Amino acid sequence: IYIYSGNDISSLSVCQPCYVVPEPDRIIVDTDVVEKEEIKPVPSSDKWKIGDLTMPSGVKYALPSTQIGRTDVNTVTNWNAPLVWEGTFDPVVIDAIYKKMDPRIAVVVFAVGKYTRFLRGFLESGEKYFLVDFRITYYIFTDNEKEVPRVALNKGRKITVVTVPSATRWQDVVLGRMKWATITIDKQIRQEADYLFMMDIDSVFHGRVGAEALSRLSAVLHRGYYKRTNRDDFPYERRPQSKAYIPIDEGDYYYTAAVWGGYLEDMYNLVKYCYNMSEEDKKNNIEAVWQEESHLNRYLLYNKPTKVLSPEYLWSDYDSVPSDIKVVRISQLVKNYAEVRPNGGH
Ligand SMILES: CC(=O)N[C@H]1[C@@H](OP(=O)(O)OP(=O)(O)OC[C@H]2O[C@@H](n3ccc(=O)[nH]c3=O)[C@H](O)[C@@H]2O)O[C@H](CO)[C@H](O)[C@@H]1O
Ligand SMILES: [Mn+2]
Repeated sequence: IYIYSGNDISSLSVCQPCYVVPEPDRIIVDTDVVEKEEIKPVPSSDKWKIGDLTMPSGVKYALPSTQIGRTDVNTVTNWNAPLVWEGTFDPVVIDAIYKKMDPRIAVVVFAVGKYTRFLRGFLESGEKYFLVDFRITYYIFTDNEKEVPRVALNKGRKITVVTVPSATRWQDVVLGRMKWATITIDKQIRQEADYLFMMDIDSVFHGRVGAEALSRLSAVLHRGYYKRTNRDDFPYERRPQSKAYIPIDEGDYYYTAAVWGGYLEDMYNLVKYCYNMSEEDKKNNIEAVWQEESHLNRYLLYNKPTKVLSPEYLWSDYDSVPSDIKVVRISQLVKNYAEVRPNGGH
């Protein structure tokens, strides 16, 4: 155990509604933690129980049908998990069920270098549309906490800033997310959350993202490959030397790494898996073609997600919206890759 002092990992809470920023706490980081395989105790919560689909009496909502539903898209995977589209859930029902459990939700985002410019749009739109009325902590990992904007947050929601080192390669930031998130979940987030989402910061909420996105492990279909892509055209890692390798004749879907979430402990295992696998790759002088997204896709092929979210949950301002996307809930911004990244574009 040592104190990581080269680049302090500090944490501070932005108090609402007074916006007085307290002195950052110093977090002592146990860097051995990611190597250890011991099972951590899961903090018990008497309010929040897995698989508890109860709801209060007296809630008014439309009669559900066994006959009428979406017919233009598939709404179930071949392992019988929901494939979530607009029209496959009643927001009143699903929110009432999960609201009763009142889970604590951690949202992990990185804003390193010039990406701090995306924080305001993400947070302000998140307050309008993201799990409204649920308890959320935004964990903002940044190398420049002065640029974290003071955004008005709704009740039960807060921001925690975690300081991380700057980087000279964007690839190191996207992969570094796995390392710093693993360490910080171990150190702090585990005590504070029941669910965890990992998200790209260059995203804006445009529509409701609610309890229908919650499950043990929820992954989002990448908008670029969800409709008519053959297995051998998925941009999986294809070099057998990499830990992210997927053979040409295997695969279900191609998932984006820009939005994924689930139970805290399941997400912890997955984030740590992506970290460990990328470290293995580094030892072998290889970096997966789409960094952590490649490792994520390999994991999800052999450990199926319990919910698959349609590309409504991550569209892009670069693309027009096809007729099967009835609502764009989150969209990636158009950005000048060469300008915003420390080492230029792709
Ligand atoms: C839509 C989608 O599939 N997105 C994925 C795609 O990224 P994108 O091309 O959308 O990558 P990106 O530039 O948004 O980088 C991913 C995220 O890393 C953070 N960041 C990155 C660079 C930097 O200098 N500072 C910084 O803070 C920031 O939170 C950003 O949103 O490919 C990446 C890996 O190649 C990740 O798998 C992304 O999740
Ligand atoms: Mn992005």
